[in-house]
Amino acid sequence: ARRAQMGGALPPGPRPLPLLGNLLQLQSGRLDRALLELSRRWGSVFTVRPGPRPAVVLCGYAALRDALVLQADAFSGCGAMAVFERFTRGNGIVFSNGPRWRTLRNFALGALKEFGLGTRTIRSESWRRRLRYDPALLPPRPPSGTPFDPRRLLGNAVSNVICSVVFGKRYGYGDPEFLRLLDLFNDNFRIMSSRWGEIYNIFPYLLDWLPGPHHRIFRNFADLRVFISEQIQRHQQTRQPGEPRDFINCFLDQMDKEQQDPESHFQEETLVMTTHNLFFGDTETTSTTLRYGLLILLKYPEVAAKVQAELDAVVGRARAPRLEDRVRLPYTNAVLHEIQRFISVLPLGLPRALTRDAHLHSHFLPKGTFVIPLLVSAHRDPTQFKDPDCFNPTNFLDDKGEFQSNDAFMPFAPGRRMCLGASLARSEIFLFLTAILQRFCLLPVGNPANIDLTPHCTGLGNVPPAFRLRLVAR
Ligand code: HEM
Repeated sequence: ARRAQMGGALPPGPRPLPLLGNLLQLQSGRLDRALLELSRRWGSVFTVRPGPRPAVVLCGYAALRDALVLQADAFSGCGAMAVFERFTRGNGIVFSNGPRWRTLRNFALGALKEFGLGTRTIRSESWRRRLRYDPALLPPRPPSGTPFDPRRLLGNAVSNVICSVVFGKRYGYGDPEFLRLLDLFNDNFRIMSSRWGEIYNIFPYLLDWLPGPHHRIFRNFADLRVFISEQIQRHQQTRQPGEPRDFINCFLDQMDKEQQDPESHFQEETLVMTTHNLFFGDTETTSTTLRYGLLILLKYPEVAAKVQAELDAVVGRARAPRLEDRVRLPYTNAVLHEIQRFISVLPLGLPRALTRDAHLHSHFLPKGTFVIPLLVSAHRDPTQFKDPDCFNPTNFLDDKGEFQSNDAFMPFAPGRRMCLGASLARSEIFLFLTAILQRFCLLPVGNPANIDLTPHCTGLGNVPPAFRLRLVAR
């Protein structure tokens, strides 16, 4: 671990400057592009120093597979992210390791299932009822054809799904408490997507002293902690022990059960962090995917029209699309995969740390090595996709027009730490986008040819440029 900290034995990479490391090479332009560019010179496994701590970058499908899938155990540790460190202190699911991580991950997966999220389909009637469209909770719909920015609406819709699982309630779209919550998540995601230096271990011990927007992240975290703690208190006052109706109640029940166990992982602070993980994991990633998806469909109206024709033929317009329909909608399925591939919403995944020594492509990587899995590099790998650099649904279609899966599709990262909400996210993306396309024509404001799909900023996430669109009932 010490050798990894020092970077002595790590794979070669660009020469670092004293103190600044490779900061200057990485800071210019988009971070994901800068790393892809470096891999042309240094290969699929190389070391960069975005500060004093070195990071080994895994680039291309083969390196990602050989590490995260074929050596899943060794690569299953989580890597520290400076801005999160002081908030989470290694607690919750995303930033814990070892027995605590395994216990919390299994518990959360079990609880999500309990509240109706089977791996294949949303089965239980209680869950269906929760998700059911409730007109009372919707804002007045913008008059047909009026341009509007879909960010808030999509954020509200997505977040209400995880709200019903975790808090057991949905919020009205105009609810100020809800809007404030979403703004905190959105603000943090945006800052982390433009100021990646603070995340990737640039002088973590100096963050308190350095000026910059990361102080806003800390303030937002503090507000989120208050919000979540209040929700937990409300649950404590109103719950019926043994009869959980949401994730927080399940967790509180488990805390009761393990009260006498000094080693128990079920503590209130852990509940706060785990709740935060589920929200942060869900809200920004999924709503950004939907928003980016709409922008892409505005640019390529012929693709949207083909999805609508398939939906009309297979589902019709009398009922909303259901998850079971997915297998009969190969083109739609290909488009949704292509959206996720093309945007790579978390282009660098989340950093990992080696749980033991490993060998990768003739390099020795000591235990503790900090690893950046460059997920976007699998999505842009020309050995895996026919047309890697363009938005092209045939990347997921065979010659007969049938859906063709691809192991290099990894927006949720592969391996032991794979996104815990992948199944939920895929369901949401399918249900929201198909429901919108079934009912509305998407119209751009201006000429579709002028729509620029380049992310507004790139760091932890790829954030699309702000845009407005018009919806007209079909
Ligand atoms: C389009 C939507 C989503 C994308 C692209 C996405 C992507 C990811 C990625 C790349 C990771 C990192 C895995 C790794 O460590 O290598 C992750 C982890 C995680 N995600 Fe998601 N995610 C999405 C939606 C969700 C949802 C809906 C939830 C909540 C139910 C969620 C909860 C989590 C959690 C808790 C982890 C940490 C897993 C662990 O460390 O064991 N995510 N996600």
